[in-house]
Amino acid sequence: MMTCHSFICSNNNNHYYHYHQNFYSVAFGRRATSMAATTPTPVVFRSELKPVEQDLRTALNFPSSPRQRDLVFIVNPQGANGRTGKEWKKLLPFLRSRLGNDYNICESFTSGPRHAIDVTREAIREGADAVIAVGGDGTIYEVVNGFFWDGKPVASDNKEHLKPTALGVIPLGTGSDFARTFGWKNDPYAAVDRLAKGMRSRVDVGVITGNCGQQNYFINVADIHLSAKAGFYASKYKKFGNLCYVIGALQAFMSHYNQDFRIKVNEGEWEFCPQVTALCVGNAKFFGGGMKIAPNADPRSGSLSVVILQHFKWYDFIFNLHKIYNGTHLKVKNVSSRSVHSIEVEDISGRGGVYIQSDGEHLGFLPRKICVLPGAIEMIC
Ligand SMILES: Nc1ncnc2c1ncn2[C@@H]1O[C@H](COP(=O)(O)OP(=O)(O)OP(=O)(O)O)[C@@H](O)[C@H]1O
Repeated sequence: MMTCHSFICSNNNNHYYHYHQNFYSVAFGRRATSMAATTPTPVVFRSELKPVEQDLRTALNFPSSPRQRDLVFIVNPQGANGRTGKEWKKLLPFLRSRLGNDYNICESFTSGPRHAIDVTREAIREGADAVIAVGGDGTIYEVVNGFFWDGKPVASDNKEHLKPTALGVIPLGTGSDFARTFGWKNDPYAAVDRLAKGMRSRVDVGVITGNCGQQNYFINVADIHLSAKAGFYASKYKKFGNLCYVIGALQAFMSHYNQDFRIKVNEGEWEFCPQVTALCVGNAKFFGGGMKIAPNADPRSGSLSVVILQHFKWYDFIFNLHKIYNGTHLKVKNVSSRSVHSIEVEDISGRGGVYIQSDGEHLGFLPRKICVLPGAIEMIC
């Protein structure tokens, strides 16, 4: 069976290792060839010579230096309408010269949605120093979800690795909203410099629990109702860049009804929350390609910032759009904000049709509860 677990590693001697389970594939030979064009010889594609399971053991038992750990770059070649893959190719020589002396550089191109989750888990179990999401918020979201399994953090199989695997980000997406909270632009060279400096900081992660107990993690913003529906439509217009989010919001309004919810904050009493347009839970500040929806959110605060828009009509959205972009909308009538550790949400309208997204990814279930996991992941900042 073709499994999704794979990454290719190289050290400063330009020796490449494919890490993947259960198959060796012509496709990876092709990918590796394109990499070889950017690097001097010798290049050894070990998996073309041996069964991969053997190759995996060999690579793990004989690293180029016992002190060198892996940096695993998970690249979404389709991110930003294909720009991510092109930028990555240009970035690779710089990245190798900047980081190749200290780390084994490993790369994995995602083959489709959710692939990054599996590769991240595999990399953490194999003791990677860091897993770096190369792409947009959807790729970061999948990598973050790979840090967890069955409700618990994934850990290295090698108990000698006391330093946990860190999350890294090379923002190269359409919106790249998570990066904005840190003031980072879609500048991959600046991102490589950050990785080289290697400053780590604990960041919070949000966890959404569904009615059947299913869990989903987010690091940026989870949101319910209109904005989530807008995100769903926006994903069809990515070729228009950041404008896709405004187009998505206008399309979402066409079939939108504000609905009555009830919410419970920090395990308190249920509160009636009438005519909700959108309920957004920010671990970080931005969504929708630069809308500062949760200006008070801080991923290092140990809490989440809940922003609720009520009674909005489409023209209120248009009229206040500039305020949503610059984060001054909290002063607008029918907008409220509060800091929480947990929130439970129920649609009591009986109408249904409520969308939810987690870091821009559409979820097929309504949340029972959304909580913060303070300092759950170490991130390279
Ligand atoms: N090989 C692939 N082919 C198609 N889609 C992919 C592939 N790999 C990953 N994906 C999906 O692409 C989606 C979008 O990727 P990503 O977030 O990196 O870019 P973006 O949408 O342009 O940026 P942003 O989310 O910041 O606006 C992800 O949700 C992911 O599931």
